[in-house]
Amino acid sequence: MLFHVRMDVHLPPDLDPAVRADIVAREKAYSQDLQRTGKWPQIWRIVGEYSNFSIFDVESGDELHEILSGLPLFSYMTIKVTPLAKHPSKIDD
Ligand SMILES: O=C(O)CC1=CCC(=O)O1
Repeated sequence: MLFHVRMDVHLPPDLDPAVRADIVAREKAYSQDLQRTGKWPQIWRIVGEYSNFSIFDVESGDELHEILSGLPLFSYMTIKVTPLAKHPSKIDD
């Protein structure tokens, strides 16, 4: 199943810089591990925002929830998930 996910990051401005750097580094490693498995095939920065658009390719909403709730930045983000279905006008590759 494919899901479109928007993540908006809201790190507190007064967060200790070392704590911030550690969370961001762990987020990057977590994301890149999932990219290598093919479960997180797309991630794009939204221009001008501390936000991203991502595509996840997972078995279920339950699996996506497990992945998203494991993000080191999870408690600092708002997340909007949109399940995707095949469009009837899409030509076969
Ligand atoms: O910077 C972001 O958009 C948040 C994020 C998600 C995965 C990652 O590496 O950073």
